Amino acid sequence: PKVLQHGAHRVGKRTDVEMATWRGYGMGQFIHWGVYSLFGGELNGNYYNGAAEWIRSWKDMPNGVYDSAYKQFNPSSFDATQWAKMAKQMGVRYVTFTTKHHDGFCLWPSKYTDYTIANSPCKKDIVKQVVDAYTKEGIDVYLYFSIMDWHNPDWRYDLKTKEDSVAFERFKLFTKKQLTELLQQYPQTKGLWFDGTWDNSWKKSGAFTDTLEQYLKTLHPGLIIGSRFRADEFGNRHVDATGVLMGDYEQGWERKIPKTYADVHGNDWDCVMTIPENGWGYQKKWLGHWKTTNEILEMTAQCVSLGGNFVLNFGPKPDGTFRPEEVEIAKEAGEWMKINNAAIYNCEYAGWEKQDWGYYTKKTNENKVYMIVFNVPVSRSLKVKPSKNTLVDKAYLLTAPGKTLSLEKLDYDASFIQLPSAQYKQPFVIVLETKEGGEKSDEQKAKT
Ligand SMILES: C[C@@H]1N[C@@H](c2nc3ccccc3[nH]2)[C@H](O)[C@@H]1O
Repeated sequence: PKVLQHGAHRVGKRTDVEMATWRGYGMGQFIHWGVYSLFGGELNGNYYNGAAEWIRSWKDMPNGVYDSAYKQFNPSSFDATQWAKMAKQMGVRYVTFTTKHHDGFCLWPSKYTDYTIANSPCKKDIVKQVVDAYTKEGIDVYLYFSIMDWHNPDWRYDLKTKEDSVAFERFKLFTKKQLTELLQQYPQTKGLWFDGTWDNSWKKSGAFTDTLEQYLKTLHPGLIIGSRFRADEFGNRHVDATGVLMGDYEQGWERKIPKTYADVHGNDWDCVMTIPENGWGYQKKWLGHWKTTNEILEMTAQCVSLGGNFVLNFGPKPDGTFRPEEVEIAKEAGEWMKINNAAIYNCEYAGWEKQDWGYYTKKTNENKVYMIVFNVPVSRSLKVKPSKNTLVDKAYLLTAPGKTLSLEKLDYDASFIQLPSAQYKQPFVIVLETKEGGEKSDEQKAKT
């Protein structure tokens, strides 16, 4: 069988320290900010019923109105340090920030197009200020970059004619130059978050995406790039023709969370999520349901319990401030994380049978399993069934390590933890100190 030339070049997870850091983040922040934020999903009193950052594509958006709007981009209250401090208080450990969304507007003074912040009233290098401020707060920065660029006349959705291919060659060079610029200007960047790579033009550029990814990683050793970037020579994305993930982690979990561990196929992964049902850029009207802090904490626990990270999106207003609902969520989530982050940071899939009360996470390289409890049963008895060859040595509330909880043994491999009678108004964490023992796992038996 032919060997795939431009498929994955690694099978399985990356084993380097940069990826181990990424794996342990637990919680991240996404920020979508740009010209689209000026509209907030609305024009002349009518609301665009799609994601607000897509408003340029709205049939009711007259040509030119969007493309001249950048002349009004002047965020008088933008303060990257305030953003970074809010993120720090929330407890996020990485941020992904939009340098250029599908509309092509660059939030850094790119040398390769005039459609940038340098030609807006703002003039500040927004990307630099965000990278510097978050790095100073100890939050790792990843740069979002949309390959699809509606403003660049050389962008093509498909390559049907010779002219298409000639134009797209120029476009690919432009893309390489902008990415080089971003990595050279903002070297603190830990990774690139690619988007807008689903069209045929990109799917037909598999060899180029392979070469470009290798070039970027040579330029910036340790760089982390997800599976949404590459295509193989047959146009496959995320997973190549032999079924191997292309990229350092599975980047397909957008507004959805895997149901079971089997769904993640042993890959690293993170989920990026909106607070409203959809919409990443600022929206004047949040249509439909807005997630509560408890929902967001449960999604975070769910992701970490399945070996991933949870990334929550914020859409700053045109003036550079956040809407009150987002500020409140960051504050409330941060209060919970301040007390309970041991169960989120540097934790992984525990491999124990899921129970109704909530989620297990396991501290990497330690004999500690955490129970993140969202649903206290009326019996107050929490069932615990460790994985094979693992015993629970001791159990206690994370907030009361001195008060051991009683474990009532059930059948051979399960126990009940009897909760003290109290009002449980917040999700809470129980620590299980574990040790080897009990029923030998099949492989252990085989070894003896
Ligand atoms: C992280 C998210 N990805 C972009 C996007 N565009 C899409 C078009 C079709 C289906 C899904 C999409 N996600 C959204 O605009 C946002 O940036």
